[in-house]
Amino acid sequence: MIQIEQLSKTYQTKHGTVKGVDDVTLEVKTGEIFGIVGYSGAGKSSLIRCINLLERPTSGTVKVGGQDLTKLRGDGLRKARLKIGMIFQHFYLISQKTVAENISFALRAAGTPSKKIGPRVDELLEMVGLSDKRNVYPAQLSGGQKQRVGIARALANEPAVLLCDEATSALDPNTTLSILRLLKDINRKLNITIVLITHEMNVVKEICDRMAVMQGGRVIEEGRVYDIFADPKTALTKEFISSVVSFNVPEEILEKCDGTIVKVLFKGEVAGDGIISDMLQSYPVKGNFLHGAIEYIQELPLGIFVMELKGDQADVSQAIHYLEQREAIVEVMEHGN
Ligand SMILES: Nc1ncnc2c1ncn2[C@@H]1O[C@H](COP(=O)(O)OP(=O)(O)OP(=O)(O)O)[C@@H](O)[C@H]1O
Repeated sequence: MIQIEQLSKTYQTKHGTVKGVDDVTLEVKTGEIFGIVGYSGAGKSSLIRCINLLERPTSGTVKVGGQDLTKLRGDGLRKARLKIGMIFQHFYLISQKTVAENISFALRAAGTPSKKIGPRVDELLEMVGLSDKRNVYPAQLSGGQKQRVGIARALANEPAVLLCDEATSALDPNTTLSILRLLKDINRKLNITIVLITHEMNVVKEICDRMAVMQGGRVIEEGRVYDIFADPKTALTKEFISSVVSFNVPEEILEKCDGTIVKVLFKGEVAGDGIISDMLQSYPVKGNFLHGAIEYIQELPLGIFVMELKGDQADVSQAIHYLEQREAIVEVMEHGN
């Protein structure tokens, strides 16, 4: 649905050329929620703004629904953009207009006939849960309500794609959750493709199907959110994951351990603790649990255990091998003495 190919965006500044996006190739499928995560300066905004050509790429192509937007200009581009809605961190509502007027503004701009505007605004307000705020001004709304107006406005012209630029970064955790649930609801009901950029991994964990990690303008890792949480490849991705899923065992506890410390992950419905007890019965090793949790990512369980395994090194190695054969992902964090 969205095909980004060899896309680069460079900026000319008085200090020289800055690469915002550096040779990115990505595909976002129809109807999925795709998250792009990275620290400040990674190139997320530049990339998302190239998707609707708010920024014109320096090179490369962006196809939405098979149409290469980089080939369009003027009216053609304006029409194509109507099929791509966008919401922003700071909402950008018009303060002198009521909630209904903010939404109808988008409909008018797209040439919607007057008699269709009222009913469509009502429909959109109901969708975002703001029917009772029709005639109030943005200043009278909370941050979460403002973003709901932003979402209604972005959906006004029935876009196929919704771009979310740090849409929850100005909101508190509870409001963030309610906006993310609304986005997921809209995605499922309308089959709209959502691309969101964020520096918060919990946002990705909450609603995204697939994700990419950006650093220095490049995509350094991409895949299913669940798979990336289970088996991250790069140090940066691991860092992002550790901000929402902790495998940390206090240093004082680790210092008391003289066995081999292993992190064990079980994907999906596999009952991790059952496999571990099978292992302990089958091999002459002792196991101490130091940390254990079942995380749910997109409603799929991911079992995470940190254990100390004690025994003869050869037996410990065999026990680890047994876990791997039972489809666990095992990482040795510290070898025993
Ligand atoms: N208009 C611009 N002019 C010059 N340099 C820019 C411009 N926009 C972005 N950059 C540079 O491009 C790089 C990527 O910036 P970008 O804003 O895309 O990153 P980001 O991941 O979205 O970060 P943030 O969350 O802080 O916006 C940075 O080095 C930034 O300084």
